[in-house]
Amino acid sequence: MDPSPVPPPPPPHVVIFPLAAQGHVNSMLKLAELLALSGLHITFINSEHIHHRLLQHAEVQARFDDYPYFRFKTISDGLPMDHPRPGDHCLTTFNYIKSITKPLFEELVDAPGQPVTCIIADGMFTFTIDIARDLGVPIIAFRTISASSFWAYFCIPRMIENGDLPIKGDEDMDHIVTSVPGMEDILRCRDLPSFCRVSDLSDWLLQYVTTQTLQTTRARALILNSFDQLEGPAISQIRTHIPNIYTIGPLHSHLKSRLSSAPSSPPPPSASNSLWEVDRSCISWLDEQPPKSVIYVSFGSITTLNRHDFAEFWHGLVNSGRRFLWVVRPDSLAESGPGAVQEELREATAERGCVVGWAPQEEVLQHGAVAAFLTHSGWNSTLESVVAGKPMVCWPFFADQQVNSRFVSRAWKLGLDMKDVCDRVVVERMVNGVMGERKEEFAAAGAEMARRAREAVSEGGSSWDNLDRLIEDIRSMKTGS
Ligand SMILES: O=c1ccn([C@@H]2O[C@H](COP(=O)(O)OP(=O)(O)O[C@H]3O[C@H](CO)[C@@H](O)[C@H](O)[C@H]3O)[C@@H](O)[C@H]2O)c(=O)[nH]1
Ligand SMILES: C[C@H]1CC[C@@H]2C(C(=O)O)=CO[C@@H](O)[C@@H]21
Repeated sequence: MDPSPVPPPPPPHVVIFPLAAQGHVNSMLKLAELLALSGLHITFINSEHIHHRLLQHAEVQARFDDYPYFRFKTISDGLPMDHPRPGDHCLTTFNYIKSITKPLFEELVDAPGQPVTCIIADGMFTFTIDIARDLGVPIIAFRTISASSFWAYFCIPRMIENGDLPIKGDEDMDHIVTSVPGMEDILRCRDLPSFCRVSDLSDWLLQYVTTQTLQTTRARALILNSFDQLEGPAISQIRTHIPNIYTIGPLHSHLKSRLSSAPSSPPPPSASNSLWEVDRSCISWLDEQPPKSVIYVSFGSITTLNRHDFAEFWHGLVNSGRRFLWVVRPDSLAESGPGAVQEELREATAERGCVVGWAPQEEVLQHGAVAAFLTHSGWNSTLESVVAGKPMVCWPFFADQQVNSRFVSRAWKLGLDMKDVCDRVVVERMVNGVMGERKEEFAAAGAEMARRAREAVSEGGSSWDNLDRLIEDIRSMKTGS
């Protein structure tokens, strides 16, 4: 008699845990799908609140049901479900890590039945490194910002030692920062992460992000949503402290590349991981506009505008004479109340503008009618623009965005930086700069960087190979019992 066949071993089990914010959940879901596509068993942990919104607006359940070994699990972010979370509420969730998130996460990872092979946790959640060590599970940090921003955060202690920090005042903002190796001719004080703009160096947020960044060295490796041809110098600098780095981005483009090269699969549509209801009417509107005639305006998921800034952008866009598609989230305005709006603004907007609460951004940026992007320089938005080859006008709001916008304008020459200025004349000038006088120059630089991004995520490209290496490394890890 034949011996009964031995069942194949279960696939390695990876637990993925993002910080509860759109920009983090978005890129970590793309990574999760890439790993699920290669047959790994994935448990993706969301806060209850984020998961509820994803189910409402992004059909994630149906999409991930296609992967037999994919599960979502949820844990509390410390706030009641009906709490009116402001855009930047993820900052408040740091207060509940010790008392709520940490014990819940530990319970989940240590649950009997499905032993965990590896944890991939947000680089802002380094408390998970202690848990992983206690449980004997390998842990990889995924920091969802650019390598350049990560390196700038990493050098904050040096900046303090060198006297670059604290910033001495407004007159010091254009002072060149010399203590960030590899960026000596790039960063001014105004280009440092916004958390550096404090006079008291014991400021809790500055301390918190710095500590999280330095603690990453305790993880087994670091994943970055970037590619070597874009951020080679910063990646090399980080590697001197964290030898094992997987640069596997741009993840949205990498996912498309892998999905379309999977056997018998049709070309993939852009899957949404949106926490807001996507208004597709803007695509029909774009379809009606001439090629390369529209400036797309969006400030991501956290930025809020006060009445002054909102009015300056509106006037600047209208005065530029260009067509515009503007995302104004329902929670975009920091101050309530209508404010007086001039009739000319309303008329001009009806004639050549389109305003929506949330757009299918990846698709918008790829649309032939879109010429340029007025952005807050969040890292996902920046990469989506790079892949689409669209020049940017950058208006960074907070965190890593100050660094990203500097790299876009100064190092990569993919756009203009209007950092720290919100004035209708500047908006008008910069929009016309990228869409008019300097459009050829930006088109050439943008096309070349888009080509390099495509190459990185194609078979044999650097990000493609790095993802293969990550998957092999996970497969070689021993799953405990
Ligand atoms: O109408 C919209 C507006 C945005 N998006 C998407 O939302 C994401 C926004 O991400 P990002 O551009 O990174 O901005 P934030 O939401 O502000 O992201 C936070 O997380 C990022 C990753 O850590 C950081 O780089 C940012 O500074 C931080 O604010 C992108 O994928 C966009 O495509 C849409 O789909 N539709
Ligand atoms: C909540 C913000 C604090 C820092 C985080 C971040 C990062 O440095 O990883 C980027 O943008 C924000 O979402 C996070």
